[in-house]
Amino acid sequence: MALWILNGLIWNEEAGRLDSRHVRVEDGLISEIVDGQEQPDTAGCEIIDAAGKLVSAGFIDMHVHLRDPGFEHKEDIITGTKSAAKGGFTTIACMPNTRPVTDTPETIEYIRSKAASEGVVNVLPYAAITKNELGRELTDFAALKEAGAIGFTDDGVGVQNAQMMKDAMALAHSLGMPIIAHCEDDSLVEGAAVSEGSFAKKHGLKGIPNESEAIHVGRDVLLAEATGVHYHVCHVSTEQSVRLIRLAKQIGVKVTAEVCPHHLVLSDEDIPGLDSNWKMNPPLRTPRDVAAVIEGLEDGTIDMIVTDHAPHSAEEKAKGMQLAPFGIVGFETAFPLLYTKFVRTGRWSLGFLLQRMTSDPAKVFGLASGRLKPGAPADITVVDLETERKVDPETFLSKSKNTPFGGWELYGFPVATIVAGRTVWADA
Ligand SMILES: NC(=O)N[C@@H](CC(=O)O)C(=O)O
Ligand SMILES: [Zn+2]
Ligand SMILES: [Zn+2]
Repeated sequence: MALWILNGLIWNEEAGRLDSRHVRVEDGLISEIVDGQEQPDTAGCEIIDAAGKLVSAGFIDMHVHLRDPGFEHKEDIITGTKSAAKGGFTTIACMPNTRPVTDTPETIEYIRSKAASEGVVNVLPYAAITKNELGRELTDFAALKEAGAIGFTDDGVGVQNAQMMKDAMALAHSLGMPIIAHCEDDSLVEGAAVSEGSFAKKHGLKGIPNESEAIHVGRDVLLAEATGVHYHVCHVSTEQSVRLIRLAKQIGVKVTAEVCPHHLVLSDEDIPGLDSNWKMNPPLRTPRDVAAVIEGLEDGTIDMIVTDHAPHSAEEKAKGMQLAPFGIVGFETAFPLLYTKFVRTGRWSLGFLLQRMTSDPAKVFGLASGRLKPGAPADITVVDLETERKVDPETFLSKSKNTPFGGWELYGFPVATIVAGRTVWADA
C-alpha cells in the first residue's frame, strides 16, 4: 500500500526555508514530492498527517554501540534500534567492541541477520581491525568485507602500534574499504577518567591530555597519505585534532571525521560534580576545544555528526567517576540538543544541521539514503520543531539511561520514523 505524508515542511536548500509538501512513498521508495497546495489523490493509501512538522530524510548515525552480542544487559539490537528510531535515526553503523568482538564473518552475519529480522532500522556493522581488538594481529579483512562489514575499526581502544595501523590501512585500501579510528595513545592516558582541565584540577583528578587524541590523528593522517586509504577519525574532541585534519584535507589526504553532540554542547566546566553520567571517551574538553570542534564542523573539516551511543547499566555507572565505564547514550537526545542549541539560537540553518546528519554521512560512506527525493529509500523522519519537552531518561527506549542531559528542556523531538516506507516508531 502506498503512503502519503501530508502537509509536512521540507527544507528547501536553495531558498533557505521550509516549504509545505506532500510526500508519497511506494514499494519502500520515495515516489513523489508535490506542492502543499495540491490535493493529491490519497484513496486507498495509508496517511500520515505531518501538518506543521518537519519532514526530513531519516538521520544517519555512523558511530553507535548496540552491545549485541555479549553485553545485552546494556543494550541489544532490538532495544538499540528502537531507541535509534525514537531519535529519528533510520540507519546506524555499529561498533565491533562486542563479546565476542566482531572480528569474524560469523559475528557480522549474526548482527546482520538479527538486525534484519528483529531490528527496526538499517544496521551497518563495522568489523574489528585486530583480533579481539588487542592490537596484535589483523583480522581477515577480505572475509569480513564479504560477510558485509562496511569498514574496519577497533573503536573503544586506539591501535597503539604504527606498523599495525599502516598494514591495516594498506590492506583496507586494497579492498576499497575505510579505516575508522578511535584515536587514543594509551601511554598518555593511563588511569585518567576526565580531561586535563579545570574540573580535574578542582577535584584533584589525573587528567587526559589533548595530545592523547591528536597524536594518533597526526600519525594516522601521515599513514593515510602513505597508503592512500580512506581514513575516518572517530569522535573528534580537541582543537589540535581539528587543526591536523584541516591541514590533511588541504594537502589532499583522504580523511573524513565525525563529532558527537556532547562535544559540541558541553565542556569540562559544565560537569556538575563526580557524576559518571558525564564520563565518556573522549572526555569533555575545555571551552576552547568546544569552540574549535564547532568551527571544524562549520567549515567542513569535520564531515558529520554521530552520537557514539554508548549504553552502560546503572550498576556499572554507579561505580563512580574513576571506576565507571566511559560512555553515554545518545540517540534520543541528539537532534533536539543540536536543534535547540544551534538552530533555534540562529547560529546554524536547519539545513546545515540536517545535512551533517543525513546527506553528508551518506556521501562519505556511499549510502543510497540521506536525501529526500524521488527514487531514494523511504527512510524518513518527522519532527516536531515547536514543542518544548523535558528530557526524561526513564522514557528512553534504550535499556540504559546514562545521560548528562536528564531534565534539559529541548525542542525538536521526532514524532514519527519511517524505514523503507514502514512506520517503525510514532509518538503515542
Ligand atoms: N565512547 C565511550 O565513552 N565509550 C564507548 C567506546 C568508544 O566509543 O570509544 C563504549 O563502548 O562504551
Ligand atoms: Zn571510541
Ligand atoms: Zn564509540
